[in-house]
Amino acid sequence: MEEYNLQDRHIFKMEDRDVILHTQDLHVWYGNNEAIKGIDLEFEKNKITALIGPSGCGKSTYLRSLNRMNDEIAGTSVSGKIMYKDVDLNSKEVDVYEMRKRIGMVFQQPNPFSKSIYENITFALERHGEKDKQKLDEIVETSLKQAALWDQVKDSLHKSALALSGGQQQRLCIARAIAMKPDILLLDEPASALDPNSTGTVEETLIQLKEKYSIVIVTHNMQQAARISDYTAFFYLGNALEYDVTRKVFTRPKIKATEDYVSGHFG
Ligand SMILES: Nc1ncnc2c1ncn2[C@@H]1O[C@H](COP(=O)(O)OP(=O)(O)OP(=O)(O)O)[C@@H](O)[C@H]1O
Repeated sequence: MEEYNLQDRHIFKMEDRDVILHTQDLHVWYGNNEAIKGIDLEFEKNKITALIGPSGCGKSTYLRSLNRMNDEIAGTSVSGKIMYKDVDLNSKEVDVYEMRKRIGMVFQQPNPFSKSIYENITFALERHGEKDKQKLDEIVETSLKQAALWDQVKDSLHKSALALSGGQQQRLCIARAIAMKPDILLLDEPASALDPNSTGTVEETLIQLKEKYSIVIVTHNMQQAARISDYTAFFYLGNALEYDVTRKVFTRPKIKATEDYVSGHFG
């Protein structure tokens, strides 16, 4: 096993990867509490990357920083770079509203608007200026199909989204995110509030979605990370200590803390 030092800067290089997003020496503070202590990670296009690690180690904070969601939390400060197609997203010039069309997010609790299924998908599009009814209809259909929900809701598009099951609501939230045609989808434990059946459907949906999108997912569920992700990063105390192909992280971890975590000995 390799030795590690929490103070070291861990830079992981994997060859021949088409990187769509990466962070350089990213730090995040909540007031004086440094939740992210200098993280360098690269995310490959059209792959699923899982962020795992014990509670409170900074996974959600790091994920939220990737599309500047931490801006919404008072007292938060961020340093370092978040590079997306040669643009540093952590720069004042970035139009955060536009950027979030490219980098969408789905949260732990399904949070559809109290509107119809159809309007949940068209709401943001209309706010962005899309008025063509035929175009909106097409986007609703395509997004729901990609989120594996179309067959179940195609005859009730104008019924309330709140009448859907939890798993269906979460797939609607995924459809809502992909309707904006993002490049990257960030998901924070998207299946943790769901029953095993709905979890399975959401996982299948994500595996299909990676053909079109690059996905970063926080999960506490080790089996889920092993089932769906191509790469896994192990977070510990605000650092990313290990990052590799998922199979290697689970079967041949380099670091004792990773081994303990993936084998269920702590966290
Ligand atoms: N909104 C916030 N305000 C202040 N501190 C926060 C906030 N969110 C997280 N923190 C702190 O940042 C640290 C990292 O928390 P974070 O939620 O990112 O960890 P996590 O690994 O996602 O945890 P979990 O697996 O339990 O969701 C913790 O010390 C937490 O208390």
